[in-house]
Amino acid sequence: MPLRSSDRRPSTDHRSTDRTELAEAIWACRSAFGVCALFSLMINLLMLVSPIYMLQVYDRVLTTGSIETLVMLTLMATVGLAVMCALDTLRTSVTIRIGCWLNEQLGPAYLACGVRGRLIGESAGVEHLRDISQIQNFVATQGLTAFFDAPWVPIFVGLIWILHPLLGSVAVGAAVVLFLLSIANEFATRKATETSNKKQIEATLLADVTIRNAEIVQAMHMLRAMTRRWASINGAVVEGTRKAGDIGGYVLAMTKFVRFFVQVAILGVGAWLVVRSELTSGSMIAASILLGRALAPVELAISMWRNFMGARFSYDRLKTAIDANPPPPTRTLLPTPKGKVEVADLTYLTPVTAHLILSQVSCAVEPGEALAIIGPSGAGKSTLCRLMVGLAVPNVGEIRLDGSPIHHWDSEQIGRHIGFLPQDVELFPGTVRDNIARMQEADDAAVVKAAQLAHAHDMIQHFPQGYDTPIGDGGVRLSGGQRQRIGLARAVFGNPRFIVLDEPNANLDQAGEAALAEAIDNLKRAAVALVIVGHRPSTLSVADKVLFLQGGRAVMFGERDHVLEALKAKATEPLPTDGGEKAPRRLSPGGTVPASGANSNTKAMAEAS
Ligand SMILES: Nc1ncnc2c1ncn2[C@@H]1O[C@H](COP(=O)(O)OP(=O)(O)OP(=O)(O)O)[C@@H](O)[C@H]1O
Repeated sequence: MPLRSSDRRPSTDHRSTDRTELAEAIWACRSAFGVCALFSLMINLLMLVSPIYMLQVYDRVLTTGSIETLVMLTLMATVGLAVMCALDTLRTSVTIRIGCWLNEQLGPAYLACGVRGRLIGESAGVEHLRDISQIQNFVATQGLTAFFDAPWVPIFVGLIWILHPLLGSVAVGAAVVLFLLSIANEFATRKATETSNKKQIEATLLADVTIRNAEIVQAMHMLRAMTRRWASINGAVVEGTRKAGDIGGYVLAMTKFVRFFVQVAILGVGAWLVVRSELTSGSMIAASILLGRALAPVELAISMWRNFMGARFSYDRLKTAIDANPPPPTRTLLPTPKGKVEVADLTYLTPVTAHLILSQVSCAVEPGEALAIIGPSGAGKSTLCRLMVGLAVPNVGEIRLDGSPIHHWDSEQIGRHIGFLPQDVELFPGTVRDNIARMQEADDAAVVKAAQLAHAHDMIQHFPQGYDTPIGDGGVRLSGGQRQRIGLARAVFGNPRFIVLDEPNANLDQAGEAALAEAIDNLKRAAVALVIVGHRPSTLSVADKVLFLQGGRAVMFGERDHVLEALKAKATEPLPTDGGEKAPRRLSPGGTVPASGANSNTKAMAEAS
């Protein structure tokens, strides 16, 4: 079967950002880093303009009295300094661009890995986006510049040594003391900075969840308790920041003292050498200027230490998050599915706790059929839905769409052929139209068609701006039922072949339920395969097959009327005395599997049906 145009891979590889891991993103900046290194080389060479100028003025102009030489030297120095400033400006603009570029690359990569992490139960949140900003700020401000200037420290110190070994020794001593100070700073502040960074994330998450649940917090007077909790975590942040700041402040003060003292010392030693005729006064001044240049990157590195540490923590955290959730492999695109879904002997355990949720569940649904999944609370209905749409991988068994295991499908391709309405419908910030169109560019006709199919068109017409009504923060506040109907329109958008609706009528009134039943009928006529969780009469009336789950096992599966009759019969039987659930039964295709472990819940289901 030929591939539909929607099944073709997009010509621009927009998934490449998804694969750009942290190291790759940084590696991709190598040419920009190269430009920075070249600029740094030229800037540092031009830094020699001032000492050379001083050397020449003191030792040549002052001794010969040649104004011509002075004018020439001054002109050359002016040009050299102007070029140096221009290069410095260019270097700054390159580092700013590297920072912005990293942000643009890492943002999408992180969002993709955050989504993958959340699916396997990780609590990765938006705090990593702050990590990206931290890295960007470090690179864009003077952090990167200090890194490129650092190799010049020994070169400048070497030049001072050439002027006179004693002056060189003073410079080496100063560099060593400043280096030791920076190491002491690292050791003294590392623990406090680490703790502060970790607690900062905790405090941000707690503040975020408190604000998001404003109604619960306000209605049940939880604000004070939540504030107390937040304050105790934030206290650790403040304490860590204060401690690291205090230590950093002492080190910076000592650094400044060393810097000023060394500047005095080099002039003092230089003057002594001049008096002893071992050095010219020009060399003394030149050495003093060279020392300033040599120690500037060291001083900058110490003052940027906290930014560097912050960026390093952010890098490590981001690297762990991105490496832990690599993008799925690219799959060969398969032909557009018809919508034949089979669940074969599926067993599923929770990823971290290995808690058995579903055990040897089998069922199937054909195009144009609706399968209702019923069962008591906690039976595993939602988990089965999540597995069916490929949000988790079964430990044993398989889910096949048109014969191909669901995880053999390219995730982007299959997403277009699947519709999913979860139990808690969340809509995204945007307009009603954006949400129905799955936040993509789409034809008006396709959006309206989906809304009509979901029987949401008339409801949307009553919104202040119809399809263009903004929803979410700052927009119109929708009721649970309205959200559910827009969620249904989103699920049916783009003619998916397989649609899973998890309790689609949970918030619907009678009219809404009737509309839903009609929508399901329309979808069945369009040969869509449907799975619907719920045991309300309106759901069961449109179902062709029923799967009764209990304790994670498929107790019954088959034609709707067979299962419902068996359930009713079971409900009238006395309850089993052994109380335990027996091993799951193999299911007869299309037939009914009698209940083996049904208990009082069966009665409730039967009554509901
Ligand atoms: N990630 C998870 N970690 C641990 N337990 C989980 C996880 N996901 C689901 N469970 C457990 O699996 C069981 C089945 O949950 P599920 O949400 O699938 O039930 P359900 O039949 O849809 O219930 P309800 O009708 O109340 O929505 C529950 O006991 C639930 O606590």
